Amino acid sequence: MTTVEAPPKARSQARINPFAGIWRRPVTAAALVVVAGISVAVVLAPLLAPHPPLAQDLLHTLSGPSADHPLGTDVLGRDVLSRLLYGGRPTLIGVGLAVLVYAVFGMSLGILAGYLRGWTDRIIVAVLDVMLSVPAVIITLAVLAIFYQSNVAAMLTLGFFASAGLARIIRSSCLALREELFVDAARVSGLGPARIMTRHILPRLTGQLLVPVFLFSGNALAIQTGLGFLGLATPAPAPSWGGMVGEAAQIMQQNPYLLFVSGGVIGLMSLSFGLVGDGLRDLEQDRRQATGGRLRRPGPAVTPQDAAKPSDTPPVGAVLTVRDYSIAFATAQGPRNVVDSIGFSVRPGEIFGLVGESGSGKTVTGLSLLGLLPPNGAVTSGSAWLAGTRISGLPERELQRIRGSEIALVSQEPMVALDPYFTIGSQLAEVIRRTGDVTGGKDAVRQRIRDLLTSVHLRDPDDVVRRHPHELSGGMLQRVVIAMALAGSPKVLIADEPTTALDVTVQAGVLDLLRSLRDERGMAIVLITHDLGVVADTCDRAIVMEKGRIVEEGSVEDIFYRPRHPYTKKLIESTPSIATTEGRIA
Ligand SMILES: Nc1ncnc2c1ncn2[C@@H]1O[C@H](COP(=O)(O)OP(=O)(O)OP(=O)(O)O)[C@@H](O)[C@H]1O
Repeated sequence: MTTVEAPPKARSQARINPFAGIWRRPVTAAALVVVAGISVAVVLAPLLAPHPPLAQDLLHTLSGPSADHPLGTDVLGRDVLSRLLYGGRPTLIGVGLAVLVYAVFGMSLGILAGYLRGWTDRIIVAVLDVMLSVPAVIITLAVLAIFYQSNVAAMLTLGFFASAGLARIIRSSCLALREELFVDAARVSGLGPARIMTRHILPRLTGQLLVPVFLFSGNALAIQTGLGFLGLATPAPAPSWGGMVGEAAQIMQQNPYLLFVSGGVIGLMSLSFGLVGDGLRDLEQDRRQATGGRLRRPGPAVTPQDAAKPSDTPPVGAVLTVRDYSIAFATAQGPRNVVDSIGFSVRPGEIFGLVGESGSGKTVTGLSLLGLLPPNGAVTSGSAWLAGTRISGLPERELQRIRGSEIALVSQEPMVALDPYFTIGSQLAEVIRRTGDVTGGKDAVRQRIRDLLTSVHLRDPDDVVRRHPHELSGGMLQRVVIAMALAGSPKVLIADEPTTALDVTVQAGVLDLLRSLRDERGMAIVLITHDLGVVADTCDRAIVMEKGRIVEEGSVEDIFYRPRHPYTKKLIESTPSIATTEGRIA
């Protein structure tokens, strides 16, 4: 038995720190220090303020800075520094509330629209359009007319209406993110939309939240202090930054200094919020440029035609049957047929090859069987059957139920199919809970994980479960992905180029593993590959595809020894490795 050992444990780099590298940008770093410093000082006001904020000293009004009053006194002899420290509290609490509502609504609406799409998206986008069409400040003033001088009501309203802008940003990012392979993998493993959105989409988008949050904080601060200035929030004599500007403005001719101090703090804080937001955005852009930014964008969708015919009856004997099956994509040049009326049957316990050159339609055929075509693709005719159930044209909810538990997928890029944020153990546990037949608590799940990792010949499963994906080698990752696919004991495993990304010795081990799993479990495997050597070595029967059509079908012996189609002959001639596998075919 081939077993694979884990490489030495590496430091986890799974989570990207959005502040990483900020010290290389002195202005951003200084602005962050200002925001943090002023916020901490405001929180610690009872400890830092030299005087009570309302204490008057009428013998020392409008005095300049002194040892007793570091920033001087106001028109009633109140200590300016103490009032600034205490006055920051309602101001920053108001900003904090607005930001909280802004982030929660913006994130939720954006993810729901971007991930669920369809009607949910259309309704949310329409609501966002309405929210964006009315100025948030006007609505806030209207709310203050009802809840007079309520800082809380004003800032909650502001946060809610401003969240429409954030929701739009998050929606666009989510539309791209939902096309990533790890999301496909989560869907394949049978996870429902709620789980995928909270566990896989949300953590990735929180990094994008910081920039708009800082930029919005600057705006919220300006609006909050504006309301304070007008006397609409935080009733006097309680100090607030806006209120202090209002008081200072009344004696501006006589004593401009007070306006300079209160306005200066607001200006400094507001400027710092903006600088931090801009700096973090630049850092994010630098990181994207360094990694080449990897986002797939969907195109416009073609309308699927559910072409069920009355004569299309459940097949007998085969575990997977595809009949008269066509797939098309909407492209800028119009609809493009990429799979054209293909048909094949796979028996239980059989390894069935889908062979052809790049672009011949193998992958899209495999993905379509799991309902995972890109948004601009659709099955335009024919049917697919899993045992006695017609799976083409099934609604998403039904597909979710069968993915992972009836039919599973192993893709060629295991690293992308796994979520880098979570350990192997937690990802396996999630799949097991969703698709596995494990009854019992954590111990039963832990045991099932151990069994699955052992069944894919991974040595030391207890170590593997603690690792993040980037800490494992390609061969180990592919075994982990296979273990995940096995969690629901599927009847059919679709393995799309499972060895392409691996080096030759590791490839042989993974193919051995697939054969032994088929023997042990009696599971059917559809092996998608461009490599005839792999087919010769692993498959029982195969079809050869060229430009979306089947040109040859038969047992592996027939295909290699008695090829009929010139394309098959050309493929065999261009695969030198076949010479070395002929012995096995015979
Ligand atoms: N989203 C898409 N929009 C338009 N055309 C697409 C899309 N996805 C795939 N295609 C096209 O469908 C055809 C079949 O692609 P498919 O990925 O199935 O090929 P393949 O035989 O698996 O080859 P490879 O091994 O290179 O992936 C290709 O011509 C490809 O360009």
